[in-house]
Amino acid sequence: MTLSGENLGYYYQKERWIFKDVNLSVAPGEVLGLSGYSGCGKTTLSRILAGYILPRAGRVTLDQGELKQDAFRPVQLIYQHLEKAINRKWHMGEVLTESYTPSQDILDAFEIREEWLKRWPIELSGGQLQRFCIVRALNPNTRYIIADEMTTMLDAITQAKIWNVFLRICKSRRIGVIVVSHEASLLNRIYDTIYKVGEQ
Ligand SMILES: Nc1ncnc2c1ncn2[C@@H]1O[C@H](COP(=O)(O)OP(=O)(O)OP(=O)(O)O)[C@@H](O)[C@H]1O
Repeated sequence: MTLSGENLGYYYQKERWIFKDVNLSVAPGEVLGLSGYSGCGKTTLSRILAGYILPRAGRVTLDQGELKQDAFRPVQLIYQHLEKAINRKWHMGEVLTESYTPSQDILDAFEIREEWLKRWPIELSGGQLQRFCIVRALNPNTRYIIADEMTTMLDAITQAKIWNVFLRICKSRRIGVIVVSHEASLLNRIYDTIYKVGEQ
């Protein structure tokens, strides 16, 4: 079940292309790093690959078929902006179980404490909230996860801990991962393949 982008192109203002002719693919269990200068279009490309926006040119396929966006998204997007990712009117328990009920093992792996489930989002730190977003994305039906600056707001130790657990679970479930990060040290440590946006 390969996730592919074929000849992808996008512009926000008519005919002022941010990128063109992007061809990439990610296999199950593979980690693809997306790098490139600020503003080259990494976030835009991530949103296209996750099916949130349609490309102006080219297409995204999952196992050679159109990327379907039915009730559940097989390509999940985790990003840095927690305020957009989490409903502030829900308790964390509701946020966590929005699409499935995570096992105790996975909660323990990400060190999510029972007492946090009764709290409102505003009562948790950025790092604690991001753990919920990651677990939520690890739905049993998830095939790919796009992590767009997923741990940028965290300190180095927490960042390393979260990536270790996250990648271990993705590898064991053969979830393909696309990582966007401006931190070369993180990218270099984890990617199997790298795609440089704007340099092909
Ligand atoms: N909603 C929008 N409307 C108009 N232009 C936009 C919009 N979103 C992004 N852009 C522009 O598109 C280009 C690509 O933005 P994008 O956020 O995809 O880049 P990026 O590589 O992820 O950047 P960074 O590394 O700084 O986060 C930038 O020049 C940006 O200013």
